[in-house]
Amino acid sequence: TQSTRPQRLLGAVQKKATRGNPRSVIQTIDQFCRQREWAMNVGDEKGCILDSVVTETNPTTVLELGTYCGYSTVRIASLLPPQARLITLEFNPDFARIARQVITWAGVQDKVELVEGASGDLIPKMKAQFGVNTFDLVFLDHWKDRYLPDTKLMEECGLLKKGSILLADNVICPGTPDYLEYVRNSPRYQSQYFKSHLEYTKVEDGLEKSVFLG
Ligand SMILES: Nc1ncnc2c1ncn2CCOCCNC(=O)c1cc(-c2ccc(F)cc2)cc(O)c1O
Ligand SMILES: [Mg+2]
Repeated sequence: TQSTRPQRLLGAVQKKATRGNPRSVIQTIDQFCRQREWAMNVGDEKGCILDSVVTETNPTTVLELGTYCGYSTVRIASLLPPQARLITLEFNPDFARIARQVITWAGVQDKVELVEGASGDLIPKMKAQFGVNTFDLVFLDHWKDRYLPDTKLMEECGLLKKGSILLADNVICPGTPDYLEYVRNSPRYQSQYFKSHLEYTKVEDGLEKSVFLG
């Protein structure tokens, strides 16, 4: 039977990346996506912006919406202090299965909790079921039409505190116009656009960083 792109990406990681070395896993995936097959990882250019936001936030509790193969999960987890934890939500069980293996290969599994399910169903369970108080950082990288409803849901569930950071991928391509309009015009957010490119291409894309003001 035919392999899938995520399976081929995992194969490249297990063949070429050093076990326990997150940087080599990231490097291997970027090389695979440039030389073999494009895949919807945040990529190395936007990934550097992600890294800088993570390090300057120095978060204890991070939420990632949309795991895919675990590329940004590994990028974020590798920068977290020892006690910090990252909860990542993935809807697609096939993607989740691959991501778990990428995360373990990189050696960051102790900092990561991958939960399968739809963000809209899981976000309301974060406090009771996952023992979360508030998130210091949220990386939005799932269905582009879920960014806005899920942000409102996180507000309603009291999962954001003054200073919580939302970092959203793909605000230009594929685009999240309703989300952008909201965070850029709401008095409850201070927003900043980081211009970049769609992963592994010359197409414009960018990350929107929004600080929740409470
Ligand atoms: N837990 C959850 N709850 C709800 N929904 C969930 C979920 N977990 C996953 N999903 C849904 C799907 O997640 C993947 C979303 N990501 C993208 O679609 C994406 C697409 C492109 C792209 C594609 C083609 C082009 F031509 C140009 C750009 C680039 C990117 O960087 C992308 O991130
Ligand atoms: Mg993306």
